[in-house]
Amino acid sequence: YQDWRRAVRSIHDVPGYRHVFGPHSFLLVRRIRYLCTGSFTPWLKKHDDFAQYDSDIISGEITGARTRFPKPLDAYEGINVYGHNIVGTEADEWKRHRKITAPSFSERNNRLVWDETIGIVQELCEDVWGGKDHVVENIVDVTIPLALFVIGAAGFGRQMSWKADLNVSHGHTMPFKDALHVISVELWIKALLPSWFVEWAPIPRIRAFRTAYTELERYMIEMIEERRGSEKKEQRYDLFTSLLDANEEESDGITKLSDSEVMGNIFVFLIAGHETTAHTLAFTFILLALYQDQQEILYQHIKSVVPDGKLPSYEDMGKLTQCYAVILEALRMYPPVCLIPKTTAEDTTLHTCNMAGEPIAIPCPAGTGIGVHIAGLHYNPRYWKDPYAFNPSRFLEDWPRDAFLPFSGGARSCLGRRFSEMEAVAALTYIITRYRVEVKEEPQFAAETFEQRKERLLTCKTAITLYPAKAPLVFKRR
Ligand code: HEM
Repeated sequence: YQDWRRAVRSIHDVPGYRHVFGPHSFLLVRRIRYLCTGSFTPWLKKHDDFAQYDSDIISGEITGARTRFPKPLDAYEGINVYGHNIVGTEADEWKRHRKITAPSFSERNNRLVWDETIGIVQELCEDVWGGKDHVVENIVDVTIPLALFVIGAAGFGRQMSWKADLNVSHGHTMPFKDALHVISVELWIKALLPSWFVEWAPIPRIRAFRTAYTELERYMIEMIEERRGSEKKEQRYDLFTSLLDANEEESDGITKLSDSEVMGNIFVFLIAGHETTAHTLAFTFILLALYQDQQEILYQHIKSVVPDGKLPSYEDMGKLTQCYAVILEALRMYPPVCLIPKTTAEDTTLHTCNMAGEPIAIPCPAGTGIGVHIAGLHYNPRYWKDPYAFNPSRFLEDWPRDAFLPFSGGARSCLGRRFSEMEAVAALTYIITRYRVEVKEEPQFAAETFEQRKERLLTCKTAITLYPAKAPLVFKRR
């Protein structure tokens, strides 16, 4: 209570609304006046709250000072379900995880991501879709397995096929992809409910979570055992290899990872490494289906870089500037992570300004919860002209780096950024060369306007990350 009184006193004249529960109370999704900010509100409001209270956003100051603004670890408890890992730790423990895992995100791994992605989309287009037109009832039904197969192959050396791995693997009761999906959507169950309740509750949703939890654990143990028992000792460039090496020996004075830490990191690589990219690709396809003129620009650009009939190569990546710009614009408009939680390690003052540029000082006592408001930043008209317009070419000019934080920033920025960029550009290049993406025509929506259609397809939901609720698209063979 004393802390609360102190916090209220300290912010007495700072512009903004006052609620008892902040945006991190993620069971309270919608805003209720005086009671809760609502965890989904930062996305729904984007920059509007800042405009209303005439205040700008400070982000670089927070992401750039890791020790002054650490992660609030209690908010990350859920991510440590299988063991401590790089995402759910702080200070020296985090440094150790980062030191061990960072080198595996190498140039060689990027190349592997590219090649594996091309192979996976090629199998999708030619074998699964048979080179013919294909209707997708919900675009995430394609992008989720696609991203999962890429992280499986380039992250864990686990080859998965569109046909085989959609079924239950031998000895399991749930397919790998379903187990991972249930855990990523329902992680709050483990984080918020008491263990005895989760173990016991005869509620179907919790029962499904229990099955998924045990199944995923078994899949991960199998992956470790399979790799350890593998005869082949050739050099590998997937992420898994470095985790297992770090489990076996101490190097450069860094204490080795325990078995549970290996599991913890496998889990976060799987979660962080597939949903985010899958949803980015899904939003990209929806935007291109809506904005056919932009799709045509992209198609012509790809044709000018990749000769007819050739597969796009890793060396083409640097030349595929329009493709990269489309991905960045999708990430600006639909950042998978809309709010990044931080806290203050000591009493401090944040410095920002109003929209006229006049300074505002915000006192923050130690332990204050802070949210780096990515959606607010990405829709701030001070940095982005006409922020609601889908305009990839803004990323072909000089653009404001500090106002673009889909991957966070500073020391705790995303380790997999290049991994996901390689994957997204390779997949988009291959598919757009061969298919034109359109919105599926349905009789019940025949009379809708462009704006209504846009709203229908781009309605979002959020679990760990932001995703499109339901977007039916058609891929038409060129
Ligand atoms: C579009 C794709 C992606 C987006 C938007 C994204 C976004 C982010 C964000 C916002 C953070 C900071 C989270 C926080 O502070 O709590 C983060 C951290 C991280 N991401 Fe990503 N990510 C993406 C893809 C990936 C991929 C493909 C991988 C791995 C294969 C990955 C691995 C990580 C890891 C390991 C961290 C923790 C870094 C640290 O704390 O030192 N991410 N990512």
